[in-house]
Amino acid sequence: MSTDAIRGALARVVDPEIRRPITELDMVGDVTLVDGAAHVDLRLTIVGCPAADRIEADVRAATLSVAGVDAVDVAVGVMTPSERQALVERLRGKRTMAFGPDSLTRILAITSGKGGVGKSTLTANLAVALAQSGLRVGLVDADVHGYSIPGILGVDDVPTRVGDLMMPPSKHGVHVVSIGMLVEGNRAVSWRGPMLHRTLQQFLTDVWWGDLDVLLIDMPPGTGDVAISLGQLLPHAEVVVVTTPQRAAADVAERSAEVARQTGQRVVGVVENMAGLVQPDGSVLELFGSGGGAEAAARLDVDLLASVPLSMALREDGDAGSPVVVTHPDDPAAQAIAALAQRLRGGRGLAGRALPFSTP
Ligand SMILES: Nc1ncnc2c1ncn2[C@@H]1O[C@H](COP(=O)(O)OP(=O)(O)OP(=O)(O)O)[C@@H](O)[C@H]1O
Repeated sequence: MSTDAIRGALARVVDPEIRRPITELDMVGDVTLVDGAAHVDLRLTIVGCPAADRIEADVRAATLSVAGVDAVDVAVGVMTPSERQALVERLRGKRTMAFGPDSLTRILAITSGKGGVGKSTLTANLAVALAQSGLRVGLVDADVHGYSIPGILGVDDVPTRVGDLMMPPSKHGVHVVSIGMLVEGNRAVSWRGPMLHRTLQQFLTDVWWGDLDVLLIDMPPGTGDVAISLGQLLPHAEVVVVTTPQRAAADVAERSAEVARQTGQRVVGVVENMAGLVQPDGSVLELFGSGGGAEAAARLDVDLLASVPLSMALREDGDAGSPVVVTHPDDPAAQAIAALAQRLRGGRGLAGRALPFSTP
């Protein structure tokens, strides 16, 4: 009876990476109770599991919370390769095709015509803002030459591998993988199309995302291989185009939207970034001109979803690895991004389907 109670308590201990109860993951072996002294065999998924200390502490606390348990001894071991393989197969088996057309996860690819318009900064902050609003959020940094998401979010970890599954590190409630996590140091990535395609595919199928409400993909700027691969892998992804207010930038942004449309993806709207900066005297400095976002949106026949102003805080917080929506939520750029998150999550689902959130 009491060992059942201990197992019941252990069912409330969740593996922080896989986000499932450890009992469901077969991480709990023998449990005994003799004269108030409990013994629990714990099997971690891998040697050197980064969450080991936390899981062990949670197991201790859960066991000691059971009436009649005065002391607990936790024997920490590691799964055998075949146990681990069985677990990986079970986890994979829980999914239908990852992010296939039947998936309830909404996929938003954030794209831009050219580099440096702030697409990665916006994507990272938007992901955090969506997580802050209670959604389960994943983020793929597919910006192969300009991977910067881990830096902006302050993620130093690399994915843990359980068998051939990768467990994405998480920060500010966002689960994230980046091409930058697969290369050593700050090395440049000089991969050709097929390698990029395989990596993107791996990010979608070999990463344990769990149940996500939304998956954001930070695309490389332009209309290259990754954009085409994404169109093939996720034709039902929706695309958000980022541009500056500059007319020339808006022209280029339209081209990346056209590629998305050619691969069957739907463009849901335009976000203008680096819009006018309100100066201390109240005047507005339009460093990159004005009107580019509205113009691109009109020409693409979609909504201008947000206009995010130039912001010192946004830039500095990105450099420091602490997103502005967390560090300076009152900053005008942070507020514009939070409003964008709300706008993206409001409204109805796709025809007849109850999605967690949908287009405005
Ligand atoms: N609204 C803003 N105000 C001030 N600085 C910004 C703003 N948005 C982005 N930046 C800064 O502009 C620079 C470029 O941003 P970011 O790297 O996000 O661009 P990107 O479009 O993703 O570029 P690439 O695709 O080439 O990596 C960064 O230093 C970032 O901090």
